[in-house]
Amino acid sequence: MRIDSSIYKEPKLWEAKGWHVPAFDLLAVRKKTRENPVWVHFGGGNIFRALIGRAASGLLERGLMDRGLIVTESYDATLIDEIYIKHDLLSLAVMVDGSGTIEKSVVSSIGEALHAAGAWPEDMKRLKTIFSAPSLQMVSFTITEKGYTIADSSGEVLLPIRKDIENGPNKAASILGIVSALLLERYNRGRWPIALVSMDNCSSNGALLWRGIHMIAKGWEEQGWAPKGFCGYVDDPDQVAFPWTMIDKITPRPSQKVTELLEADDIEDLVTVDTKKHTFASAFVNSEAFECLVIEDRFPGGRPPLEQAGFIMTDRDHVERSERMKVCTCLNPLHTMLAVFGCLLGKKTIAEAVADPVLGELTKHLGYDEGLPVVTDPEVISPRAFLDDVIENRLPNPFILDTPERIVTDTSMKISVRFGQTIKAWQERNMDTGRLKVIPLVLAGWLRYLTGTNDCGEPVKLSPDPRLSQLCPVVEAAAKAIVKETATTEVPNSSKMAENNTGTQGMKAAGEVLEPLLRDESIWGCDLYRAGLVPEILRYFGSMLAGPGAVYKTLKSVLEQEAEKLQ
Ligand SMILES: NC(=O)c1ccc[n+]([C@@H]2O[C@H](COP(=O)([O-])OP(=O)(O)OC[C@H]3O[C@@H](n4cnc5c(N)ncnc54)[C@H](O)[C@@H]3O)[C@@H](O)[C@H]2O)c1
Ligand SMILES: O=P(O)(O)OC[C@@H](O)[C@@H](O)[C@H](O)[C@H](O)CO
Repeated sequence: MRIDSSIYKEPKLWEAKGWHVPAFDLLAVRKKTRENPVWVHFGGGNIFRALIGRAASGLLERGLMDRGLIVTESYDATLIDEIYIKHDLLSLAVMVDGSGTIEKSVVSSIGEALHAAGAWPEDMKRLKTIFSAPSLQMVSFTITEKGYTIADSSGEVLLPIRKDIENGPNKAASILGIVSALLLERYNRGRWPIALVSMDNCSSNGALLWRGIHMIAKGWEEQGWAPKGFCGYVDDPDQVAFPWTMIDKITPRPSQKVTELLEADDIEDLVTVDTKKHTFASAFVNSEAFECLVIEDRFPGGRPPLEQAGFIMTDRDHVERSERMKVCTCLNPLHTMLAVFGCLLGKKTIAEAVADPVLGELTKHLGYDEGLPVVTDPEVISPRAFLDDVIENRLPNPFILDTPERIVTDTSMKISVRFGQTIKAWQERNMDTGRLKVIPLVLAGWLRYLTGTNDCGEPVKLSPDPRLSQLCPVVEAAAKAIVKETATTEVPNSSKMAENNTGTQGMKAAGEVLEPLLRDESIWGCDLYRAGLVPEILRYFGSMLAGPGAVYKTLKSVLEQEAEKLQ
């Protein structure tokens, strides 16, 4: 059985093997999608098909939508060619819950797949036509945190963005430049309203997307590339809205076990590509069954009936609270902790990491004792019930073969959101940040990870991260200063630390080397010195460098100290 349009010619063959083939007239939907496009998506990675594409297939099947999605890539061309076009725009979605129940369905909502880049002039022309259509209501994005970056740590606007502003819309190359150029086309053709909907794990994701598009629109207007009024269009929420969202569904890279499951169904051509841009993709996606998408209901040009897909449509305040609850406290920080220590301790999956008694307990401390106390109730979701579910069911799900390596990817882009916001919330509420133990432990653990050796002292392959070349030499120099002197595996308790907070010479030298980094708010989301966390971070970092097994020993001793406090 092949993953292509033959599925719709012989759906019974698939249904006999337990596959759900959404029942609608595929060709008619595709024709309508092309004639009167309604929804474009940027970023055709795994979450797009697992959550958005699957939900849209359901809406089409139920007759609640009559047009599908147009997927487009400005970054990773291979996805368009190898994942979408090669498979006639069809994909498979496999979801497994904690009991091992498997749900298999065909994702058939994609009506067109286009390259959004100058090297594909025909596709760009087509995209301009699509953006000129009054019928177009929304453009959504899952392009990772990196996709929204406009400046470096010193606030200097990045070269690709500067070049896009200088060279104008026809030569735009960054995703923000390309979207701005398409929006300019829409403005020139009719100024139709539209919603640009970021669905990435960034705090205030809508504001982040607006910030990038606004900067380029303003630059083009100033340089004469765009008519006066274009920036006003982008800035007018009744014309161009940037709804905020919170998105949740653990969607790992394609797993070997699922490949084998599909092979057992006689499905062919199940290769997983690791593209030049490091996207791991296959014609199938695998994920947990749980999903949640909270969306600010601001769509000036109308929208598909998203609530019918189970999405929560609400106001910005409730989205923001939901997003902070999930991304800053109750899920993603736990993920990053398990990923960092999972890599250091050689855990193959997140489920294996959280099953470790020490990591499991630390996960609970991080969630219940350090995150939950600063959550503002989102009301549309119960934070306590959400966290319970994450800890009891979702992270331990043994069927989700999610790897620490995936989650640790781009940590420098995520850490400010996943930890910085919580540290700031403790400060803003005048809570004693000295009580934070697991957060500084994770930050120190990440530095330890960046030294490039695991807890057995073997080299560890670092996952891609745009700041590795900046960070690794600094961390290495600090580690050298500590290791030169004999590091100790014993983590002194807080009272000992208070007596001796200057530490050893090696620690002092390491502190000096790391100081600019630890003050860099663009990484941590706050100044770790002002937050009072640096002594703790340095102590843990030093302790984790004391030879093989030191990372695990450090984790255990922190846990023991926390347990002692509770007695
Ligand atoms: N996978 C999940 O569990 C999950 C869950 C919730 C939210 N998300 C959000 O979705 C994002 C993507 O996840 P995924 O599973 O699709 O990852 P993926 O690795 O499968 O795909 C990444 C996508 O982002 C695009 N991209 C990467 N860097 C870019 C850049 N600089 N400019 C433009 N596009 C860029 C790629 O082309 C690709 O389409 C995550 O970073 C996260 O913000 C993912
Ligand atoms: O997708 P990222 O790279 O932002 O983060 C990795 C994971 O933590 C993330 O994908 C989670 O699986 C997801 O946020 C769960 O909803």
